[in-house]
Amino acid sequence: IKDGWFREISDMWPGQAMILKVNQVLHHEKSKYQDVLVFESSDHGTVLVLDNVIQCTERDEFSYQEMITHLAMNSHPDPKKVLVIGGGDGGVLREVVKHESVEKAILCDIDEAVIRVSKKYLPGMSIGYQHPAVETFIGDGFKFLADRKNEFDVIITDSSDPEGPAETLFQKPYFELLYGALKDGGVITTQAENQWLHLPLITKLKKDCKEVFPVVEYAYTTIPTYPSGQIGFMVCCKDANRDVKQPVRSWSPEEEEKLCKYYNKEIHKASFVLPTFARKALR
Ligand SMILES: NCCCCCc1nc2ccccc2[nH]1
Repeated sequence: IKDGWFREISDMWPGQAMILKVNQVLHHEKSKYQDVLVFESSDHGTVLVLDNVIQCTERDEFSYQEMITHLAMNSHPDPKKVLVIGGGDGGVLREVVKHESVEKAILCDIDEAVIRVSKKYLPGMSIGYQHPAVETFIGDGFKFLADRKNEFDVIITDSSDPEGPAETLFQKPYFELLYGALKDGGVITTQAENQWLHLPLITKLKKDCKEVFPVVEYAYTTIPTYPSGQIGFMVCCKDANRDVKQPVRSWSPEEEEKLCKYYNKEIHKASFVLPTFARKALR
């Protein structure tokens, strides 16, 4: 932070950087895995930064948390047991428990520091931990999945970026573990980066997923404080006949507006509609 501004400079988005005005640094530590920074911004609420990369801001986190969660949950007919890998802020858990079908929601994040600081500084997201159906594990999601077979209806991988602790969560062996941990008809979503910045990575990601899952589709959402203002998701299903682009379940319009600020059944479908340059690359 220099002259009261935070600059998100990274070789993952060369030559560009989001810059946010800082009112006050609330916390800064070196955890076992990464540099953890929390600051109060002038106009985006509290901001969580890991290794100098913005993970979430209070102003727009709902876009990412709702889409990565409900694209999966509403692509499953009756999700009872859900697993979240990463997502230490608790925001995805907050979204998962909005579905009455959920009997158990487990979260596994590698870094206890992210959970600890989220509980202290991000109450709007860490509220997800308070639900009775929620259970938390600290550890490597890769290892957590290795001995879980045929157990989950939905698995959401809310990871940071490929450079850092989440590196293994972007490779084929991980998708094979996900496949094995899912029950029949299971659905996954993963954080799948940005079509303007990472199209080669997304192309490789979709190719690897298609070697494991019969149904693989890329969707994206708009989110002002992520690089280039968007982030995508890979949405996969074990059931070859499931069209994840059409919600299999949906709330009434009234319930949608009560429960979500971004996700709705129309945007579920629209999020899979890609510009030609991305559609061609991801064919
Ligand atoms: N450069 C885009 C980063 C996307 C990060 C998504 C995300 N948001 C998070 C919040 C807390 C912990 C892990 C997280 N992963």
